[in-house]
Amino acid sequence: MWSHMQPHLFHNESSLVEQMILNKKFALEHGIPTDMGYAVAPHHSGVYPVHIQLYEAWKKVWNIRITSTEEYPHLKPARYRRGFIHKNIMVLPRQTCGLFTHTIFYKEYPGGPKELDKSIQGGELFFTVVLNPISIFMTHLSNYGNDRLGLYTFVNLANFVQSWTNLRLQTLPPVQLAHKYFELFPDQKDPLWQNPCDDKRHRDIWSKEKTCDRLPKFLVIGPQKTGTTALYLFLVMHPSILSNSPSPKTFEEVQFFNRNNYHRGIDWYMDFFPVPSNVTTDFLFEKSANYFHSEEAPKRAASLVPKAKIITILIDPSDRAYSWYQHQRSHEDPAALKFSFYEVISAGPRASSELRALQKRCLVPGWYASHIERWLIYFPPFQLLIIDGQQLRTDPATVMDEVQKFLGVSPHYNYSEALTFDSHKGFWCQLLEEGKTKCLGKSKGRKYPPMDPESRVFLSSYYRDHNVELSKLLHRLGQPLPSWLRQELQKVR
Ligand SMILES: Nc1ncnc2c1ncn2[C@@H]1O[C@H](COP(=O)(O)OS(=O)(=O)O)[C@@H](OP(=O)(O)O)[C@H]1O
Repeated sequence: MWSHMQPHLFHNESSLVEQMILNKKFALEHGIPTDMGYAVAPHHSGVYPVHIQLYEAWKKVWNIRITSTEEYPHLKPARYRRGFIHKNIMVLPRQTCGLFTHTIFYKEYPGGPKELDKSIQGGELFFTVVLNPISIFMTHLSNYGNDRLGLYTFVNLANFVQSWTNLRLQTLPPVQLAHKYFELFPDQKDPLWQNPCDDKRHRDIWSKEKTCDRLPKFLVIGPQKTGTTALYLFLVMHPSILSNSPSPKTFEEVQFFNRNNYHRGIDWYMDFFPVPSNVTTDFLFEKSANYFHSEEAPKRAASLVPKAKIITILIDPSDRAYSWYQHQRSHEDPAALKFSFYEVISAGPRASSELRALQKRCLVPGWYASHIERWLIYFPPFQLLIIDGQQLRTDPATVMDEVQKFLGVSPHYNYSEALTFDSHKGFWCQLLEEGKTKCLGKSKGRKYPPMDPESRVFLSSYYRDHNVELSKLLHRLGQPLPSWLRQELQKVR
């Protein structure tokens, strides 16, 4: 669209904008239409892997709403090519038609003209149209001059398809076509980011000023209220382990894989991590306690950081639910202030939507087996560590030894010397110089009355089947059962 320059070579968005403005001026002066809403980047550069500067510049100068690429998720196999929407730009999958960048003469077609005719008459091009409800091709202008191979190919292809199939062929302008595409394939709207360095073709069009190693080596996925912040504090004490920088909104948690932050793209995510060459270690990690029960997080995480190790912490789901309810009350959640814990957990289908919503958020993360099974669809068991949260609370040094072994991090850090039990806080804390301690803030290890017996009985029964499933899963994984789970299972007998 602007000469044949590759946008990923422009780190600076404003220099990209400048170039595009020059092009636009040229187009306007020569009466070339500028309101197509559609553009193609040279060599797919900047479209996928996403170079965010291109998306922004395209929108500013050309009001681009549609583009296409052959690179998402990969060039091959062609039948797996998908579309996605990013920053309101719809990216459609493009097919290959066999006519290349330079002018091609019929007689000089690679392998001889028969190859092109074969492809049209029942070969690859024919099947591309037959197998894809929507096919998008790109040919170069030079193939409409000289031998006019562009015209030759598509006119013959359309004739052949119409003679030999019952398909009705139709064309649509780009914007309508894109809407039609995502109407047919709504599940493709959400992108699935991958590591840009895992595929050579992607790496070649990834900005040299960006790296691929500002990504976590492991994730602490939650669930909430199981001791994830304590684990976070202990991990960052390790000389070889580094966390992300804090988020202004969600503090130490980035919350990238579970919700809408994911749509900000991987540049946004990577900005939370140091460039490994500027720091002494590349053992980066992130903890976001909502990843555990998220429908999307396992798939998204496996796509971007497939080798990452995953750490989860489990406590009795009834205690977790109660701690979460107390957390909501202290954050002045109106529904949690209005209803008692028992009212929240026992609300029936006719309860108000406010109460039902709170109930769901309170109880669903405790369906441990279902959530872990979802992570295991995407990550092999040896990449997953399940920590007993009760043990983390009472004997953190032993747990941290297990964590270090699992991560394979060195040097070994002696937590029995670095942690101390703070009787005032009632929890284990970091031991500082001169016997001082650094404990977690007031919001971790809150003071609240014990759970009422009625709620305890209700939750024990509510989580019974989930706990049985968890015991089977842990057995399958060859993992010991935490003591709370053994106690709960005894109630079943
Ligand atoms: N060492 C240490 N210090 C403080 N708190 C500790 C510690 N170890 C475990 N716990 C338990 O952690 C509970 C909070 O869990 P999370 O940090 O996962 O909560 S959050 O989801 O990040 O809000 C918190 O829950 P509450 O007691 O309900 O506040 C604690 O019981």
